[in-house]
Amino acid sequence: MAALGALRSCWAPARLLTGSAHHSNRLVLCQQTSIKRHFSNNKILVELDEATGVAVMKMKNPPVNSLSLDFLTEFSITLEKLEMDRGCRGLILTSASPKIFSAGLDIMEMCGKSAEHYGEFWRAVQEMWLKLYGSNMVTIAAINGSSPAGGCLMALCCDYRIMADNPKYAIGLNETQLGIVAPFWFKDTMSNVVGNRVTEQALQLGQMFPAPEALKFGLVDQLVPEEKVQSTAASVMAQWLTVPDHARQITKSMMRKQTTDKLVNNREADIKNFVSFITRDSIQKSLQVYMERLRQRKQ
Ligand SMILES: CCCCCCCC/C=C\C/C=C/C(=O)SCCNC(=O)CCNC(=O)[C@H](O)C(C)(C)COP(=O)(O)OP(=O)(O)OC[C@H]1O[C@@H](n2cnc3c(N)ncnc32)[C@H](O)[C@@H]1OP(=O)(O)O
Repeated sequence: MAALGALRSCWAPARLLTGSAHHSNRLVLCQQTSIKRHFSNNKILVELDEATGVAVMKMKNPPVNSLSLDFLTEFSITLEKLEMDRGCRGLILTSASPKIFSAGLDIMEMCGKSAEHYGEFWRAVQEMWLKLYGSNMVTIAAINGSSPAGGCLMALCCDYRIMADNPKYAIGLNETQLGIVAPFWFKDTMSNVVGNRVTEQALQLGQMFPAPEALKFGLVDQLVPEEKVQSTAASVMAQWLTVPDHARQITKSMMRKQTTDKLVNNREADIKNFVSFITRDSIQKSLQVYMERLRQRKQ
């Protein structure tokens, strides 16, 4: 992946040069009709604006955008497609249904299934993280709702986070509240954003930060009124895209490579570790109790 990234980086200046001439032609056209390509499937809606090179990816997996095996597979395929598309330089990740950005990993995928299934599921979680955290595109999370655990991880993978200014929405890695443990690469991703001390405390407590607290601790970069989340993401993206791709990409890779390499070099061991952890009776029991609590809360 790193080698492919470097190759893309080397090509980026040429791509930028031809891209800008190309884009300015398009821009003229765009004043009459905006050129938007759609790559949607039943879980993910993507709209790529060819004039700006920005794709908006909306997660659509009702009721709570949980990250099931099917969803993660679609997500990684879509991201790969955009990554390979020379017309796409930026990605805005958001939810198709406000109030929930993503409820994190689908707990049902981790309950009462076979060891083989857990292995396949965990590989898909790893793949999503490697692709999103390692993306060469500018990535912005437009967090238009709550975002626990795996949902928070997705947001933390992005280069910039804009959250709806609503204290009812919360974000955080709450794994310990479920009786499970955030893996080292979840921990590293958070620590790279907010630092070791905040991460250590937040992870032990399984803390969910309401939006204003999330801003205070640097878990998100900006809070804006709910109706402005998308437009703010678009204008922040436009600023980031003024930086030449190759320089920004090499810098991003330099900052993140050590973290991604740790998983790349230990993928199989990490899967084995997950399977042996999640198949423990005590862990299965904790997850069942947590799901039951969720259902009761609803009643
Ligand atoms: C020694 C080291 C070993 C290392 C081993 C590593 C192990 C690590 C393993 C895993 C890491 C885990 C990461 C995760 O992401 S776990 C998921 C954590 N997510 C949560 O805790 C979120 C729980 N959900 C909520 O808090 C709320 O549902 C909400 C705020 C997202 C939405 O609230 P609301 O709008 O009120 O909706 P409901 O609560 O009514 O939910 C609707 C419906 O959806 C179900 N549901 C919610 N979340 C999930 C989920 N994550 N997975 C599956 N299903 C979910 C909920 O139960 C309701 O279902 P219904 O009753 O059938 O309608």
